[in-house]
Amino acid sequence: MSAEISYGKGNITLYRTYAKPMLGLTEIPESEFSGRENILFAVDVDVEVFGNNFIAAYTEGINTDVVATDTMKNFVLKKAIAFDGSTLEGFINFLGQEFLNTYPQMRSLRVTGREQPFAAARLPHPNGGNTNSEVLFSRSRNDYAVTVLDFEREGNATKIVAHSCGRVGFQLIKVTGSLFANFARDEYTTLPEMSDRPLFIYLDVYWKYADVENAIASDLSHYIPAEQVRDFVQVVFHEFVSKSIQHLVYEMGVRLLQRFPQMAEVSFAAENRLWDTAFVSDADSKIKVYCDPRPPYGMIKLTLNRDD
Ligand SMILES: O=c1[nH]c(=O)c2[nH]c(=O)[nH]c2[nH]1
Repeated sequence: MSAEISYGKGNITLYRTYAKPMLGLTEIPESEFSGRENILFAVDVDVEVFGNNFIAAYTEGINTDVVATDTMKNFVLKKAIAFDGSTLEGFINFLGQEFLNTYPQMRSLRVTGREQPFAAARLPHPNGGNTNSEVLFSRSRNDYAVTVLDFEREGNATKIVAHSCGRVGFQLIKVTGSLFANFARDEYTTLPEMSDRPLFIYLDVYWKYADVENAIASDLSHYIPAEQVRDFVQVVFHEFVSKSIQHLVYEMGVRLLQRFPQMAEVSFAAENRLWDTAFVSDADSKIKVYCDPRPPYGMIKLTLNRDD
């Protein structure tokens, strides 16, 4: 018999106020995003511990090498006070290093962070225009940043041995300017050719750095902010007339690798949620009513690496 084990805490939600502002990013033409005040830094953390030293907890109920998951939760919440960085990746790296430095029982570790997005309320500015509230925030149900870092010990040091960064949970609808035609047809095919379709997709985007140091360094000049990636994929979707979702994500991937030289790999998980056309106006065929499609949905995945 052989066993593979891990344990940890999931869904450690925390809301840290007045984290360090995110400054010093490299701006890109496709995005207005140039930083974040971090008045509210809200994250949902998972911690997963690996190793065979706590196998006795499973086989014999001996818990001497088990750090209680409740302790892990308290550790994360307390360390969120000490965190002096400004990015999700920086925070997850800080937690991973601190766990391994504190608990010799932990051989290796995976720490996952999901941003809990909150948008500053917009207020009328006394001098005209609008400005962000510095005290009031609204929870967003929109797409958000994610990071997964795997840590191992190397002598007395700790090392990131795998990483993934991302922006997930997009739900994007382009009402016109997408095609799906000339696909293989046989006796099972009922789908009509679509020279224009309302393309509604769910989308998750992930990337890896050539040098993970750029994800966690306090110098943010080579950091890839998930907000810039969000704006970038939206620009591509807006302007690119895709022949399929496969075609669309490939275009997004090629352009992302061009835009961010520090990005070594980009991947996509898309779902085809194309709306059904319920009714078309007699007066103007541009005016339509759509409804949600029945399940199931199409799944499209792509991972792109640089050749060099
Ligand atoms: O973009 C698409 N790709 C497909 O592979 C596919 N298959 C399908 O039925 N509709 C679509 N749309």
